[in-house]
Amino acid sequence: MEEPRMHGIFTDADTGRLTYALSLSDSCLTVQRVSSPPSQTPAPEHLDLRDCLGSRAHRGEREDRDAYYLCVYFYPYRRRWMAWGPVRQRDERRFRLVLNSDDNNDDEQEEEDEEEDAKLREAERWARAIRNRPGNTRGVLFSEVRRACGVMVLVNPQSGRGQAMAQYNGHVQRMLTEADIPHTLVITERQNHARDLVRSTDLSQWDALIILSGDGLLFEVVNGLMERPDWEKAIQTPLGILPGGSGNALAASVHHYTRASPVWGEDLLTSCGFLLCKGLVSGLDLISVQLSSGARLFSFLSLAWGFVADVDIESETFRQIGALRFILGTLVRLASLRIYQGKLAYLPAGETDSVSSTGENLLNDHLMAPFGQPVPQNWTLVEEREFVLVLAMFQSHLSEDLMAAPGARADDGIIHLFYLTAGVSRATLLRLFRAMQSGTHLDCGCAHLVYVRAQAIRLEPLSADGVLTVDGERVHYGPVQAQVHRAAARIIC
Ligand SMILES: Nc1ncnc2c1ncn2[C@@H]1O[C@H](COP(=O)(O)OP(=O)(O)OP(=O)(O)O)[C@@H](O)[C@H]1O
Repeated sequence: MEEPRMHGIFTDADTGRLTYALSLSDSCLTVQRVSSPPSQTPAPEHLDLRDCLGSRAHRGEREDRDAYYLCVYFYPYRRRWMAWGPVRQRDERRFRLVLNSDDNNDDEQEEEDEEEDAKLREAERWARAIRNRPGNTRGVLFSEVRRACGVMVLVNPQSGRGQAMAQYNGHVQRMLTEADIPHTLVITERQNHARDLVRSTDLSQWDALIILSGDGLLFEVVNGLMERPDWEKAIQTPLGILPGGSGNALAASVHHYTRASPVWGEDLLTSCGFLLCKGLVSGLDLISVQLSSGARLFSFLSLAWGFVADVDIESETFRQIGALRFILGTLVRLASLRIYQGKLAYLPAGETDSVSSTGENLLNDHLMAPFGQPVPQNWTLVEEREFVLVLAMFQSHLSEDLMAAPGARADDGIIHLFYLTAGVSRATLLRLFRAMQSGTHLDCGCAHLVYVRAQAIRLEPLSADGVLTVDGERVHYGPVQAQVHRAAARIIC
């Protein structure tokens, strides 16, 4: 058992009738109800400080101005009815400070002032000690890598079912305040607003850029940062994602990397908000995507052709039903299943050293040959030419409830390439998508489904028309190739 660093006597905040002895160690806040007779004393409660977002001290209002309070904000995992597993739930603890005054001061007013000062100092000392406990986190904090000047929160009010602003007002603003993270809200007004903004903003003003939207807005932000003359520095700005869209694939991936049970909707928002406020920064792979139009994009999520790309784009008309849009879109597309002709090649992972991409490396797609030239000799050519889908995953999730690459990590430096060859039945395809909800599609024993780990891929569609998506956004249709740049960006996760 750890030695407590602080002890104090408080009462409950509402009635002041219950007395509590609080003790604070490096890892836990212990709350012991003090009652008489002592035989009726309940067991102490040990509140794990790893679940604590923040703490603040404040004075009571109006007739309660003599009182000083300590508020501590916890988000522990708790079981909830109908949930798959435990989910993070807010648990605010408020205590009223009890301080014994010494009564040897003759001047009453002076005595009162001193006592109030002492109470405030004591409440603030507790709040500070909880906030700044040693070993608060392991790893790099975004406030440590940059100046502590606050974060920009970009919200797309049109994303998903148009609920992002309500999510900001209902949850995000409160969590950032509880964690004492100053922030500025930017509501995007149009497509490419965020892209233009991050291309020109003074990034030294921001500790991190937070995106409360779908993956499309983060795609804009990443590409906007990469279009800056100072892209090498700009892309090091920590990025945060909060699920406000309909797919929310990166948010679901970030949650999955914590190894917690899967969550959706508001529970996913709370989980991602918690991780964001904790502020641990990790590398995020960026995938350089070259299109036949000559354009070069930077992707963090997926590249899709065939069934998945068609569903993604066609289901946009069902945006109002949120994540269910993909299920409905899948059923619609199953009814008119198509075969897509094309050539696929890839460079298997491990063929060359996967270097961390900082500085010069990022500009250099050294693994790929120019379009028009054959792929390098160490690449593998896929024999089949008829596909139902080709899906390159860079994170674990394709959407909130589709875990396409369960083994993927934010900075594993790997393209998780899946392809499904022609001949698969509708029933099997449906079974694969159902299994993908729990990430078990590779265990279905489907001979048409192939999974390889790659560093680079090239796809040359031969069918005249079709859809190609990068991070869920439709891009120019035609030959495409991509190479991973390990941990080229940074994500708070
Ligand atoms: N105010 C706005 N009005 C219209 N479109 C916007 C606005 N702000 C951003 N956009 C565009 O909306 C597109 C979709 O946004 P986003 O991906 O964030 O939401 P989504 O498509 O609902 O979510 P998901 O990608 O998870 O399915 C983006 O391409 C973005 O450029």
